Amino acid sequence: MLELSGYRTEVDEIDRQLMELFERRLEIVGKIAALKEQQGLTIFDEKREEEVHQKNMMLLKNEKLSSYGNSFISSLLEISRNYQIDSLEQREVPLSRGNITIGFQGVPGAYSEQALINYFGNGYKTKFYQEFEDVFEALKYEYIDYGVLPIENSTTGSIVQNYDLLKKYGYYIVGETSIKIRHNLLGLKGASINNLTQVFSHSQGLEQCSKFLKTLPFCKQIAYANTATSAKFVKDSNVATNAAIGSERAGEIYGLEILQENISDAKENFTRFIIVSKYEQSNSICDKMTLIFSIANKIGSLYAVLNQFSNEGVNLLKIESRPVGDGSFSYYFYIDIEGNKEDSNIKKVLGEISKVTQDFKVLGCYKRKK
Ligand SMILES: O=C(O)C(=O)C[C@]1(C(=O)O)C=C[C@@H](O)C=C1
Repeated sequence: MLELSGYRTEVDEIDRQLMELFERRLEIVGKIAALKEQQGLTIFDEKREEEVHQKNMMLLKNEKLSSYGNSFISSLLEISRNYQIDSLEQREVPLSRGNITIGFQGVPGAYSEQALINYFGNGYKTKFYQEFEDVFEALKYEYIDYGVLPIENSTTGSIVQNYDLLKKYGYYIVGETSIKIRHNLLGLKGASINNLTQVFSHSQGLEQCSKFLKTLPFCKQIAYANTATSAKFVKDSNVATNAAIGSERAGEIYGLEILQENISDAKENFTRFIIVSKYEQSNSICDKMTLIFSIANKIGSLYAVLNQFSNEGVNLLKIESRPVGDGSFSYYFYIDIEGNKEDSNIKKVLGEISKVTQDFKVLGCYKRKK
């Protein structure tokens, strides 16, 4: 039996060969990435990855190693994809593709889907995801070109997770839209409001219709993942005493009738959505910018920044602060301003701010939704 040092020498030699092959593999997949960019193809190719898995698993002689072999190939593919993305990262403009794919969080019929249609129109390929972060992951691997995400509600305020995710992934806001949230009471055909015993919706939906729900004191309120899945559930349950609160579109998609329309407490209830891309994208018609930075926790540091806007006559639209998350009670500031990054006063302000802040970045220059 070999000594420890003997085995290690053998492992070292295997690693040497592996690293040589690893480098060669990355070199080649880098070339594939450039080719794919030229041809307008996405980095991720599910079919090819399945093939790679299958071929390599057949090469494995010891069956007991199959789950390890699978993990090895999965990691290798993930590393290769990340390398491919990094090697293309320098470019300023998005991939020019004829057909774009747009992602949102929720299910068909969700308000996010309505926002997507508002902004892009119909006829695009869309993908829906369970979590907000899944949309960012999909952007990362280029399963989608744009993500549509809620950022602010006129009644309940900012959707802070999406501010945090913008920071975490470092992607760009390339547009915005807003939609009027019109909640409706949706039920099965022939259902009667007076006979309802259960009403399903997202907790926000229930909260935003609390006045109306007080008129149904015997109806149990059940919080669900989102408004559209509530509508789907009511349809699938096929129980006439169940109802959902959701959009007219959710009612249409899941075959429910509007039992009572526009039941929100606040009749003026809007949600603003941002269009997120992995790549910066702006032109001369853009008139709004979002900036992010952190500042030293000392007297006058935020004032020093805000003063720049006032000096140059730049209108501030919104400030949001989010914890840096390192236990220090320091904050990232997200600031929306009016203007285009090519305007001379904006250029001046940005130059000055970058000197007095940390982690300064322009998160996007886009057309404001009025
Ligand atoms: O063959 C390709 O299309 C590649 O881009 C290479 C590769 C790989 O690493 O093998 C990487 C990403 C794709 O999802 C599939 C395969």
